[in-house]
Amino acid sequence: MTAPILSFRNVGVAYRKRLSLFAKKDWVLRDLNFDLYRGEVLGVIGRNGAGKSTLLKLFGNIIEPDQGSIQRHSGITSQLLTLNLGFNRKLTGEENALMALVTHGMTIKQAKMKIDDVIKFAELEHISSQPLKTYSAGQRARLGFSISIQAKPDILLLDEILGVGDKNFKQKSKALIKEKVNSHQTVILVSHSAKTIKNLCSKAIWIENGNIKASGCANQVTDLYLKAQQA
Ligand SMILES: Nc1ncnc2c1ncn2[C@@H]1O[C@H](COP(=O)(O)OP(=O)(O)OP(=O)(O)O)[C@@H](O)[C@H]1O
Repeated sequence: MTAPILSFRNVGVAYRKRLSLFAKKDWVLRDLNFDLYRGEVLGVIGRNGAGKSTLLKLFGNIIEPDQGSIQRHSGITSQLLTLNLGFNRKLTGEENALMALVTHGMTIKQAKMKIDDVIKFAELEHISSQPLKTYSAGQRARLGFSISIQAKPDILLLDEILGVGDKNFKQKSKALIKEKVNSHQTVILVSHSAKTIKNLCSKAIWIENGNIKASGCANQVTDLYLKAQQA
């Protein structure tokens, strides 16, 4: 069997309750143990505040664990697909997209070649040369989605990403995510929706009060989760 690309060993995260160095820390994740293999699509399900986004931050290397260790296969990159990129409101949609693509690792030349696709997918051709401050929240989110989806990290991290835009855009973005999921891309998908996890993921973990309540086949884990919600 091939080695995992990522292993969590007794991983925990604690946050301070207040902005004081002396404030007590509370554990929001504790003793997490699991392995992630290349090509797996792992769903993370759990109630509000269970610790799902914190877990994604660990995957994305945005925070370090306060307990235990995370072993990454060397050179493994991960990226959070986000709708709230650090846009500059004074620059146009096109300029923001260009900057973001370069920040994601493309050369200027590569970014310029991609820009039309990004704007077209976001359905913003009519306003791409207007400053971002004139965009609606939905238009900004569509631009963010369209930029993020261009990146090709080893592990793609998705946080409740499938609810952007109108019905047509939602369908289009779902189809694109499905394409990624079916293309040997390793994906970690956080969602409240058991249906989304069932449809897209091979494996799942259910986080409850910072611990793994169940893990394994996505169908079984989501069924257990749904049963517990109904009880
Ligand atoms: N930076 C932070 N400082 C202090 N507490 C935090 C911080 N970020 C999250 N928390 C707390 O940690 C717990 C887990 O939060 P997290 O956002 O990971 O949960 P979640 O499962 O993603 O929630 P949701 O489904 O509502 O998005 C919550 O109680 C939250 O209030």
